[in-house]
Amino acid sequence: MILITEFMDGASVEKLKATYPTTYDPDLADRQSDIPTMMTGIQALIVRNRTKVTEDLLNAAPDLKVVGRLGVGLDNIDLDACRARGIEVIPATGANTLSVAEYVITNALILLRNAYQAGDRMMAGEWPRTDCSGREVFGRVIGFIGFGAIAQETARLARALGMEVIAYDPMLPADSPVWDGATSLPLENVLKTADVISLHVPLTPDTRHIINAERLAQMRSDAVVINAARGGVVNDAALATALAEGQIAGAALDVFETEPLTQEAAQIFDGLQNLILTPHIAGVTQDSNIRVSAMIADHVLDRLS
Ligand SMILES: O=C(O)[C@H](O)COP(=O)(O)O
Repeated sequence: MILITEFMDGASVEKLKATYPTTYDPDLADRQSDIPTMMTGIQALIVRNRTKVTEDLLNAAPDLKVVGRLGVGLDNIDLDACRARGIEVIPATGANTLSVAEYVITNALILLRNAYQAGDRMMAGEWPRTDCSGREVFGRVIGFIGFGAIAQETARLARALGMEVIAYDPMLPADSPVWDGATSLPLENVLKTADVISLHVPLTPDTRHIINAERLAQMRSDAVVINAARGGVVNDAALATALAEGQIAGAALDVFETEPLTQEAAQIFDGLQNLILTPHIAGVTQDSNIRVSAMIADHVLDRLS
């Protein structure tokens, strides 16, 4: 039996249903405490990022063989507990790479251009041409913190637009071919050089608040920051202060320490200019949903057979 706790493309759900009894309840992640009560007999659990696959949940799942993750971030899954029980965890590696890369490039263009949020002022009768004459990305520097597959794809698009690519990634050897067309630098040098700084690290104890007040202060005053990685990688309160005080010129945030972002938590961003907020959709497009769902359905069927 298969249990799916968050949204998945319909064709892939039907494919699973054709082979195994499958419960598809895309709102189940909002009723987390119900999930353990449903786990007896479940061999495959399919989740996105909101379902917490904890040790307690696994203890209630004696038949579980595989967890399919409709995405790539694994911080909502207790990987050690899965490993200890021989439960395989399958991420949709590669299937949403392009969605995130396009999200980052779009925000780089919008934030540097600084023109697309003029609608309210224009509706109020203003014609703010000077305020809206922003910058081109051509010839400017994009700096990646973490240079895995998603950052590398973003770099490919950035180079096509004439941007220079620099990155900090201590996990990659200096002679790795990924450095063709990108310059490897210490974190501090990326922070002080880049016009656009984009985060591409998982959330771990080492990367938590890797962008904090001290590191924001090292950035150029005309730099913009994009976080489509994980909430908590950036200290959002420090970022809001840096924006308010003009230490940096703009930011796009797709991920937050607590998701969904509550109205109360969002107050730190109230009134800030050149700030784009999106609800954790960098990796989610109609196209990537089809790819991610098909990949996980196929892997889960393969594993169960
Ligand atoms: O980890 C990911 O791939 C992204 O966060 C998207 O995941 P989601 O589809 O679960 O939102």
